[in-house]
Amino acid sequence: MTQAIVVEGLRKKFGQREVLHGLDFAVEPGTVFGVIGPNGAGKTTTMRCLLDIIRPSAGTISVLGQDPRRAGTGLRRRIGYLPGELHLENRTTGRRMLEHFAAISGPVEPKYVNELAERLDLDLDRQTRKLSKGNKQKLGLLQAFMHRPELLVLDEPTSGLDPLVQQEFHALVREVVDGGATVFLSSHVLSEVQQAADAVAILRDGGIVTISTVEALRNAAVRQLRFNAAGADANDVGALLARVPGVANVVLRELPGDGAAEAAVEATATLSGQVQPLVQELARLNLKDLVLEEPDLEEAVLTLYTGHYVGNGNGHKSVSHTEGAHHA
Ligand SMILES: Nc1ncnc2c1ncn2[C@@H]1O[C@H](COP(=O)(O)OP(=O)(O)OP(=O)(O)O)[C@@H](O)[C@H]1O
Repeated sequence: MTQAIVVEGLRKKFGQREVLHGLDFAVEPGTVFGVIGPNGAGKTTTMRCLLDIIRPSAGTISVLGQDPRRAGTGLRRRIGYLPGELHLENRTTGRRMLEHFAAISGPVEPKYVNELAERLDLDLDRQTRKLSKGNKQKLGLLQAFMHRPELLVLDEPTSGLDPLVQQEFHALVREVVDGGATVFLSSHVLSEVQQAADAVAILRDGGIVTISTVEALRNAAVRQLRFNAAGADANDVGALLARVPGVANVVLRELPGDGAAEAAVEATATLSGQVQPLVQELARLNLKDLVLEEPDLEEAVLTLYTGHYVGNGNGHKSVSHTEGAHHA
């Protein structure tokens, strides 16, 4: 089946400055592809190239099987676009504005517009310039979805939305994808794409650091480990943990026993990778307590953004900023 988007060797220069350094990626039809990256990474620039709002300096792009530079308005109608910055300062209502967009984007069912407005909890009869940031964002989403496009390109779609509306947005994305549409969305935080995306590309300084499934990111992510082993010796516990692949940042504390409690070793560490080898080793101990936290995907992504992970062993984590470090 033809890929919904294929990007090869995409470069973009503004003047002398290159901000995209040869991106390669493909988006399967009927999936959600999320691009995450810090501010200035090049997410918006990539989207603008896909929509032919700006022209690449080099590379090739195929969107729904066509070259956006040559396809014209026919292709544009098959796409719904939510720009990152919406300028809605007109003295017109949301409804009038949508009518104006509908004239460009093609046929729109008024019933569907009303249904979307209701789901997003948006009053279409208010003047757009008087809308709050979140309500402007809803109007932007509505115009992107209303003509039932085959491809949605959404720049930071949940920005400014309250949690309930974010949930509704995610439900909407699932519905259109189940109906065969493809969604390409960007964010600077993982939580936004984590719920929705099948695949995630991490963009940093105009280059793709990695493309992965959310599941694979989860497996690679760092978890916090904490346990308490009764009657153990700190050196033995240290040696046991050293045998487990992916264990790091081990901190051991001996807790002396008293009349009520046996002497114990309290351990904290981090684990990346498989859980099973850890469980096998821990089974040798007389555990009184064990906590293995959910992997922190936000942390995993930050690590990829910035270099390497540093855990300080007390459950709080920080990331050292290592310029130029890339994880392929
Ligand atoms: N029209 C332009 N002229 C010059 N430089 C630009 C232009 N548009 C973007 N840039 C630069 O290109 C780089 C990438 O910007 P872009 O807006 O694509 O990043 P982004 O990942 O979308 O970030 P944000 O989340 O802040 O929007 C930035 O350094 C930005 O300053």
